[in-house]
Amino acid sequence: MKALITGITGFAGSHLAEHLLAHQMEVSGTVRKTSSIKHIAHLLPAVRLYECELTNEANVEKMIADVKPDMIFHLAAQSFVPKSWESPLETIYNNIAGQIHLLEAVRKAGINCKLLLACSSEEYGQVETQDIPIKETTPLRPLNPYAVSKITQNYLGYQYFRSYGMHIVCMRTFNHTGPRRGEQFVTSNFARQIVEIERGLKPPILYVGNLEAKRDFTDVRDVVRAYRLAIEKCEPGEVYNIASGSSRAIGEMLQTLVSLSSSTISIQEDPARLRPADVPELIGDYSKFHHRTGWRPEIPFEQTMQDLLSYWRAEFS
Ligand SMILES: Nc1nc2c(ncn2[C@@H]2O[C@H](COP(=O)(O)OP(=O)(O)O[C@H]3O[C@H](CO)[C@@H](O)[C@H](O)[C@@H]3O)[C@@H](O)[C@H]2O)c(=O)[nH]1
Repeated sequence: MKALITGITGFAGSHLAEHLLAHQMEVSGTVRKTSSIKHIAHLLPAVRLYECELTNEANVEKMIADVKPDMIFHLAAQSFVPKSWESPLETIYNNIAGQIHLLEAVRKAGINCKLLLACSSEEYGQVETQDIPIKETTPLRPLNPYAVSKITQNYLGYQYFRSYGMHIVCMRTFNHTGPRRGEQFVTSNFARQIVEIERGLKPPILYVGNLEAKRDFTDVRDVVRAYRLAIEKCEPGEVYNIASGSSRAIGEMLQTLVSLSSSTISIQEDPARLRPADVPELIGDYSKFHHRTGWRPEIPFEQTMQDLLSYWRAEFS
C-alpha cells in the first residue's frame, strides 16, 4: 500500500512515517523548499520525499499523478493558534487552498485513494459545561481563525464525500505531544525552558501564559496509531474525536514537568503569551472512534512528559 503524508517533516508527520513503515507500507511525503528534514532524516531513503507547495495547484496535481497514493494523510497546516491571530488570512489561505488543491488533484486523477484529514478539537471552541466530555455532535463555536480554517477543512471533506463519493474521514484530534513537538507549543516550550535552565543557558525563571486553561493531552505515538486505524476502518464522510478522555490544567502539566527536573525553577507570567481568547477547557469523548476501531490511548501522560524532556536534553547535549 502506498501512503502519502502531507507535512511528513513535521511533528505528527514524522511519527506517522515511522509507524507506517513499521506496518510495511510504502511511504512518501511532501516537503516545502524551506522545510527542515531533521525529524525524518533517519528514515531516508525508506521514505520518498516530493518537493511540493500545497498552495501551488500545478505542483499538487503533478505530485498526485506521480505518486498515485492508495491513501493520503493530510497533516500539513499552519497549526499554531496565536499565529492565526497575527495573520488570519495566511492561516485560512494556507489551510484551505492546500486542502482544495489536494482534493481536486485526487478527484481529477480519478484514483482510488482514501484520505484522512487532520482537523482539530479547536473547532469546538467555546464549550458549555453540559457538553463536557465533548462528542462529535457538540456545536462548533470557534474562538480563533485557526479553528475556523479547521472547520472549513472538515466541511470540505464532507462536501467532497457527498458530491463525489470520495473516501474521506475527518479526525478532530485533541492536543497531542511527545518527542519532536514544535517549541512554540506549550508542552515543548516549557520542557525546553527547563532544559535550558538545567544546562545553565538561561536564568532559572520559566515564562508562562495562561495556566488555567485545561487541555486533553494524548501522546503523539498513540495519535498516529489512531490515524492508521482510522484510514483502514472508519466510515467515510464521518468525523471522529481522538482524545484521552481527561483534561489537565496547563499549570498541572507544568508541575509534572518541573517535578521531573532537579533544578530549582521559579515561574513568571509573560503577558505576551496571553491570548485574546483561550478555549477554557477541552475534554474529548473518543467512544465513537473506540467502537469503530478498538483504539484507546496507551502511553501514560507522565511517560510522555518524561520522553519530551529526554528529547530536549538530547537536543542540548
Ligand atoms: N503555546 C503556549 N501556550 C501556553 C503558554 N502558557 C500557557 N499556554 C496555554 O496552553 C494551552 C495550549 O497551547 P498550545 O500548546 O499552543 O496548543 P493549543 O492552542 O491548545 O492548540 C494545539 O492543540 C490543538 C488541538 O486542540 C491543535 O489543533 C493545534 O494545532 C495545537 O496543536 C493554551 O490554553 C495556551 O493559552 C505558553 O507559554 N505557550
